[in-house]
Amino acid sequence: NQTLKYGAERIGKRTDRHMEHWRNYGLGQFIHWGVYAIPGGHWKGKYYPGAAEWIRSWKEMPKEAYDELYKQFNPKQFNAKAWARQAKDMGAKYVIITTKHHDGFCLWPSEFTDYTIANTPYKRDIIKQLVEAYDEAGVDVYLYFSIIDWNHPGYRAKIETEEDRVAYDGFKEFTRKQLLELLELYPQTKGLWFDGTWDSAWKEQAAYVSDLDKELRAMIPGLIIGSRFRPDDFGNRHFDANGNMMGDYEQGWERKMPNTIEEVHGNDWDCVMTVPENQWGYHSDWRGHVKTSNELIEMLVKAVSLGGNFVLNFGPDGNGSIREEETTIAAEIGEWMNSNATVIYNCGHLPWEKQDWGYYTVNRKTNEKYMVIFNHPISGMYKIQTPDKIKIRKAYLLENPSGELNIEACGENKFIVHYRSSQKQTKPVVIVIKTDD
Ligand SMILES: C#C[C@@H]1N[C@@H](C)[C@@H](O)[C@H]1O
Repeated sequence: NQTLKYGAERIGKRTDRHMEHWRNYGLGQFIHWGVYAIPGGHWKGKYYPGAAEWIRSWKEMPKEAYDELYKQFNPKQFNAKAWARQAKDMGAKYVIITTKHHDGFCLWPSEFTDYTIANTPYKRDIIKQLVEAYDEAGVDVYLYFSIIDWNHPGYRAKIETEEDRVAYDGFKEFTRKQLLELLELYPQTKGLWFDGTWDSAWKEQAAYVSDLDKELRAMIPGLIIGSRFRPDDFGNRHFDANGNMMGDYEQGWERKMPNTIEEVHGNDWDCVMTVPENQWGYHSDWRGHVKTSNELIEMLVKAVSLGGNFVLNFGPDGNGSIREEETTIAAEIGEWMNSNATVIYNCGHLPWEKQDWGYYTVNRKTNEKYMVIFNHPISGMYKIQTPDKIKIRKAYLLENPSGELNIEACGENKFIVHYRSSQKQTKPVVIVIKTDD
């Protein structure tokens, strides 16, 4: 192990009540919204194959044309309360909202740049409306902030000259002032979700970012910041040179998930996921595979079964409307969550052998255990292998607590629950198991 000045703040999980609350969310919503929603993945009739929020980097998109688009931004359909209601009905316990993406456009009236919502035809503070609406709906608010800022003259991907260094020093102060401003303006914020910290320019700023991290945390008690913010002494993010996680949870699972508990290294973590293959901002022409609500529910349950949170992305269009596909997904997930949230909220990893029928989750407070079934064996036999001495006493469908299922004890810690659904199952089924531990 090396002695690091700017490595991991702690070994092991944060144990305070703020982090405990975060750990028990299960399901969150990501909102990616900004000027990029106006072109929606097209320019002059041409289709942009990349992620819509990156369209400014597309060679077919003239930078000066993109940088004028904010003068058209006037989302007449925008209704923060409706978005918050939809998220609440889906079962999301928290939301992560883009304040500023890589293009540098600020959805709040920042005093440190003119490239903000205040200078659009819409004028009003989007972040304020969203923070208040979600907070009022009981959905905790987290703010996404991109360190990359293509609009700011002092931004650099790398520092190569003395001129770069001076410019980047100014950019760092600009970044710091914007972050302090966000926490000052929206103190309801429970955490910051940083992105765009992979540039070498940023990764060389361990000392500066360490001080900024402390300054931000001092502003809001319990503030939660993931592993994608600070670089260590050698420019490592997420895990320092000694392999210890930096920040309060691992923020590396973007459009991907761990498969085993070993891959999460005993840390808290979140998985952020898109409905299409790779669109965060609004793209009017989703191509490739668009995930169904069943696929997304399985990802949610898998995340919780491995001790993480699952954050599903929504990309509203340039008028401020949530698109139909996302509205349908939110409703279908919400319908399942209505009768099955018990296996998500306050639940985590049960260290029993993974079986083919699906995933276990366990309630961290009650120790109640759940089998969430995605694959029904044609045998009607659901195998359980428990750790030593743990016996299964009882099993029943969450939706029918009085109908006990037949349990066959098959020797050393192996049990078979017999269940054959009477009707065609189109959604995951939950079996509650009672043990004598
Ligand atoms: C790459 C990249 C960014 N990280 C995701 C969370 C989106 O913001 C995407 O643009």
